[in-house]
Amino acid sequence: MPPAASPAPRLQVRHLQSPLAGPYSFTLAAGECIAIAGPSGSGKSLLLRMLCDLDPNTGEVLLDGAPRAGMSAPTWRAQVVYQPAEPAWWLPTAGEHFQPGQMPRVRELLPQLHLSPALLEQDISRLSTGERQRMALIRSLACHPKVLLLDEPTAALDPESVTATETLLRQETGKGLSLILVTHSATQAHTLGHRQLHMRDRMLSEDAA
Ligand SMILES: Nc1ncnc2c1ncn2[C@@H]1O[C@H](COP(=O)(O)OP(=O)(O)OP(=O)(O)O)[C@@H](O)[C@H]1O
Repeated sequence: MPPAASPAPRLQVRHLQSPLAGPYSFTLAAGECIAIAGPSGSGKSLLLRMLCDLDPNTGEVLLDGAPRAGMSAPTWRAQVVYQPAEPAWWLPTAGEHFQPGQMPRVRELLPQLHLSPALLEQDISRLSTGERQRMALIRSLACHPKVLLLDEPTAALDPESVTATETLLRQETGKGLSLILVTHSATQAHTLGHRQLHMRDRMLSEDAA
């Protein structure tokens, strides 16, 4: 019997570029976390936006071996979820952003991030910045993504909430979620990242900061 073919990486990025940034080529395995650090303005968010296909780009991105080019944007973005540093809310309350079928997952995640279920019913503008940031992570995870692109998900959080968020993210990668995490925290990059990449002048390298 020939050995079983190894599965395709969760994400394959080949020569991804735009007039503003790149080219970038790397792979991300299932359950792997790549942490990306780098100075402000170096191009980290541009990379995440290209991966999610929000900005015009060329090159190739494959998910479990399937080219992004063969999928509709909604199909791609349901599996490769991008959470910007300042997530948008378009309905009056956080709860209205969830589908009924997502609620069991939401109710499971809320206590893990030290959030009261009552916050689902409050006007979103009355939530603190840190509460909104944690609620945004719940919104991202409730979509059951295969790949989550997180842009500074703990920037507004106190140390306890940072720990809770990191614990949750480690739990999710342990269950197979693949993560690209942009963070300014070297500690977080080493705590969560299986690999640490560095962005400088819109160039990505494996070497340490
Ligand atoms: N649509 C655009 N057109 C032109 N320049 C842009 C555009 N979007 C971003 N830039 C510029 O590209 C550079 C990289 O931006 P990016 O948002 O990726 O930085 P970043 O590394 O995520 O920074 P930060 O850590 O501050 O979030 C910045 O100088 C930014 O002003």
